Amino acid sequence: MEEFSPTPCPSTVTVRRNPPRKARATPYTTAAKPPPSSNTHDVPSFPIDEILSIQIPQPEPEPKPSVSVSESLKIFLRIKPLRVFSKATAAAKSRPRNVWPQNPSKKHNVAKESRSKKSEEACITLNDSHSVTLTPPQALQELKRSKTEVFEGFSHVFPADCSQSDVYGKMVQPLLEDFLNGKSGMLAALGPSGSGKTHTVFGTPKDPGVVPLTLRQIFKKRDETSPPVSLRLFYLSIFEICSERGKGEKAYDLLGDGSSELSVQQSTIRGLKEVPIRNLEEAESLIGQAMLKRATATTNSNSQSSRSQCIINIRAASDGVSNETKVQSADAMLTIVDLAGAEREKRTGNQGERLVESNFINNTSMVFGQCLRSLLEYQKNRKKGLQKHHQNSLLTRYLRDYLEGKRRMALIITVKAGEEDYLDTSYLLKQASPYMKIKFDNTEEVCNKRQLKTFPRVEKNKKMKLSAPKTSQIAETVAGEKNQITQEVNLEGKKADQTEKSSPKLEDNNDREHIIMRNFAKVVWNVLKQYNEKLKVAEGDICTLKESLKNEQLKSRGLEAELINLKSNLAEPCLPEVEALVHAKEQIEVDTSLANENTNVDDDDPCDLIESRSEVTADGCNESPVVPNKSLVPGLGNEEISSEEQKCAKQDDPCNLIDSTSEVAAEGCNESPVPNKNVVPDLANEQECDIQINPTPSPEQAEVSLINNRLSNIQTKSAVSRRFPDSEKQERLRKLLPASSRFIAEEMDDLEIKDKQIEKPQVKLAETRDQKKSESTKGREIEIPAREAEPASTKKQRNEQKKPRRRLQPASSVLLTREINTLEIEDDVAEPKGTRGGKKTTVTQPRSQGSVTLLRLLTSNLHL
Ligand SMILES: Nc1ncnc2c1ncn2[C@@H]1O[C@H](COP(=O)(O)OP(=O)(O)OP(=O)(O)O)[C@@H](O)[C@H]1O
Repeated sequence: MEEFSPTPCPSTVTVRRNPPRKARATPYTTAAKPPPSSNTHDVPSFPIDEILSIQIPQPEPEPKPSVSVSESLKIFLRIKPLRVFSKATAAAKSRPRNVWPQNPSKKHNVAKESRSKKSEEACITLNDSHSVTLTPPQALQELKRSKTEVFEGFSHVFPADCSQSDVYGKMVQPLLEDFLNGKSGMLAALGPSGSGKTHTVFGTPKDPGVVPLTLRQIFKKRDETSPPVSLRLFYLSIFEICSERGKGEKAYDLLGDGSSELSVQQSTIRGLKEVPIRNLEEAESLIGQAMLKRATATTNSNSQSSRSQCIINIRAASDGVSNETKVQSADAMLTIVDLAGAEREKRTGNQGERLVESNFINNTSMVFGQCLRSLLEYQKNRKKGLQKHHQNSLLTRYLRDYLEGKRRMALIITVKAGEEDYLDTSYLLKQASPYMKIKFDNTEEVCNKRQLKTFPRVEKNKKMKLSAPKTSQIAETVAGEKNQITQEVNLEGKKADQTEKSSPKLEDNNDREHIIMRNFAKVVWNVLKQYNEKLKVAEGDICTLKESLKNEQLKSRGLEAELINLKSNLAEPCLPEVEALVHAKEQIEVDTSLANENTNVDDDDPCDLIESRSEVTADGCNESPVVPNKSLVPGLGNEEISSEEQKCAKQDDPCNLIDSTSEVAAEGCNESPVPNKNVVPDLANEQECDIQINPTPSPEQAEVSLINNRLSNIQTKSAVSRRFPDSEKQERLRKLLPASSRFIAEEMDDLEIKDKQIEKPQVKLAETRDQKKSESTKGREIEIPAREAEPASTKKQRNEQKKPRRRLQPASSVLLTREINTLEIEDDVAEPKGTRGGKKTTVTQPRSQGSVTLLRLLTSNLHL
């Protein structure tokens, strides 16, 4: 606008706030315009065509890391040559098939096929090392039932003219490297019957297969390397799984001796022989042995068709540290499986047993395929969960870890290239090609651990001793895990509410919980079983205890009966002895009365009395079956002493004898008012003795008390003392006496002290009597000396004699003694003089004049 102003004003500055807006000129308009100057021709045109025509070199695709390659399932394809001329096939063709009876229609078909083979062409052609093209036969193409297909993605395709070494190098070598580094792996051969699986796996002695080549390589590498690899031990085990007349599966050890049947429990095969292999010769020998043992049969498809699934295990014992990883390595297992080939009935013409085998083989192949398919589907969509197809056959149970994608494996598919094999080959390739997408989790470490645990784990479960604490621990663990799972499930549930309702993790947790609960149920079942067994054992123990109790009861009854018999025996012999004691007492009384009557008779020889007395004492002591306690028996003890004394008295002074006699009597009274039980003699014998009663009351009392003691003791002693010696008697008495009797004996022991206390007044009385006697006899120069007056020789002899153990009387005997003592005094006064009955007088012997005189003298003194 200002451009059109008439007069600019330089002194002023004008600020244009809104500059004029003009549309830009288009290139076309610009180009149309004439160039402003001639220099425009110098600018070169943009070489766009040149730029577009330049070939940009494409960068080489980076090789995939080996880890990713190794993580996918490797599938190799091997094409069997169209024509294989071997002695075996020639023989098979020349002679009739041993599959009998043959289906005539099948036979006809086979004949047709054999004729068409002459003009056969290959249905499969190799595109490259990873792909093949499968062309259907002309007949099928015309029917438009099938079309040419390309199968690609194989790890490697082995053409028909490849060698066994090629197969080994491409397929087995990487597995072997991993195996020697402590990684387990599995290689399985799949394919229709007669396609060359066994040929690939085992080969022939001239053309060895994978297994022999692997073993060769193992020993070659071992020899090349330095320790510790060279010192590593390898073990070989081979077994086969076959059908049992179509009913079940059985496993047989192909390296075992004798009965080679193996025990199969779930996925565990027990008793499998694992042979250490130290060199190649040993290994090849074992392979040959296994091949000979393997079940084979001739079919229309194969002259030596395998009828079983064969599994070869090579185990490398851990040498401690892995060379590469420098980490503690575990045992590694290389497993090679030669599956029996799937068969079509139409082609094989199998019948009878062969047909049953064929069904088993096809079934196993089908289950194997199902496992791989379900693994693939699971990896595609983990929400579905992994189907448990592996449970349907022993082989898949055994290879469970591989078929669940937890360990690396490789497959080699062998196919026949003939036109007539198109259907089999097509089916197999269609089935197997998707497996290439199967991935393996990179859990080699875990797999190794699991591998080690796989078999021992089952062993542990079987051998585990479940006790109550362990069970509780398991229960706690399970409960803990369950809580944890519940928490996880809850958390996942919350997350799922926000994102999606179900997640793979949740399903995993559910699976885990299911597994835990199942295992827990198993454990509980085992515990219950064990408790049941323990219960049975306890019941057996109870039975034996009951029997022993019955026996003991019978014994106790027998003992009771014996005791009763002994009691009865004990009671019977007491009666005559009691009678004897009573008679003895009566005799003494009679003698006493006689003595009283004859007080006026003068004695000529007092020594006779002493002699007779000594006789009595001696006889009494000698005749006693019980060892007498001479030192304690008043009047009766120490017959030697008394006899010596008496002899001395005869020689020296009769008065001394009297003194000594009275002293002995007094001593007896002082020492033991209750005589010892052991001193009791046989009164029946004693009764026969001529008992001379000393008119002096002390000896008389002593004798009476002695008899009383005998009377009281005889109840418990008589029966025993007659049968057994002293020591035995005492023991027997202790054993045989009932508890009540023992109690009485104990009571008697207690009473001993009491009795002594009770008898003390009597002793004192006796002493006073002695004093009186001494006073009374003073006038007649008769002294009754005290105990101190006893001769030293007598004391010595007494001390030298062993004092037997004292026995006590029961309380009843003490009371009886007292009663008799009281009666004695009364009898002295009141009883009529003379003999009571003629019985006892018969045993008395005529007294001498001296004794009668002495009695009178003493009696008169006593009554004074
Ligand atoms: N690649 C090959 N080169 C030479 N001979 C072969 C090849 N593959 C297989 N054969 C021969 O074909 C015959 C049958 O092969 P093989 O026994 O290995 O088949 P298969 O798949 O194991 O059959 P099946 O499943 O019935 O046991 C054998 O005599 C074997 O030597």
